[in-house]
Amino acid sequence: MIRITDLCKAFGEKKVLEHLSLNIEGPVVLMGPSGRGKTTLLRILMGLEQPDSGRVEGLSGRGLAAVFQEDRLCPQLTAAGNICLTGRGVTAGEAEGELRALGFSHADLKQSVSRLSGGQKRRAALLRALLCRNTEILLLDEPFTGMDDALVGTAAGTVVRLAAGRDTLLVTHDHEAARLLGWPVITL
Ligand SMILES: Nc1ncnc2c1ncn2[C@@H]1O[C@H](COP(=O)(O)OP(=O)(O)OP(=O)(O)O)[C@@H](O)[C@H]1O
Repeated sequence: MIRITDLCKAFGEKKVLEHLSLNIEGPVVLMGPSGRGKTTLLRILMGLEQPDSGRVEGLSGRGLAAVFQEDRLCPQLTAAGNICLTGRGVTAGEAEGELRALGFSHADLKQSVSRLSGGQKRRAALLRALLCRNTEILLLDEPFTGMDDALVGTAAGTVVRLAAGRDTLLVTHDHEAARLLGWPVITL
């Protein structure tokens, strides 16, 4: 379980998180209006941002994989190359199978990531996190960006299957995606 207690974060005068307390056990969807601090919360959990006060417990020693706000892929590698770089024990065949299921053609699989579309890069970043199996925590910031409705449906199924057993916090604005995931929803 990740235990968040009395977390506060401001940027200058702007209070973004005010005394937020939250337990995350298993998978959870995080929703809320733009600017409410969803990405800021994830960045604090990722260690990319320091809170002003409050506590986060349950992260250390458990291994964490993430879809960041940005894709953060190695542009010169293929999508499968990116996935295998971080996913211990993941074979190129397995990575390519999951990519194909999310709409990658044979030609897409051979391209370096720099030549892929925004939505394809997002799918590669999502699978890279999901296939990091030696992690107990998944933090997924808007992982369905750039996908059409049909792809979101397929990707949601992939997320449910591959995130099983991990404490997972998934940020989305997409109500249909949240419905398809079927996970508890927390609204900030
Ligand atoms: N490094 C920063 N410096 C200054 N302000 C910041 C910084 N990071 C975030 N903010 C501000 O904090 C607020 C919350 O931003 P955040 O990205 O966490 O919101 P969000 O809920 O994820 O929004 P969205 O749904 O639009 O992605 C915004 O007003 C944003 O401008």
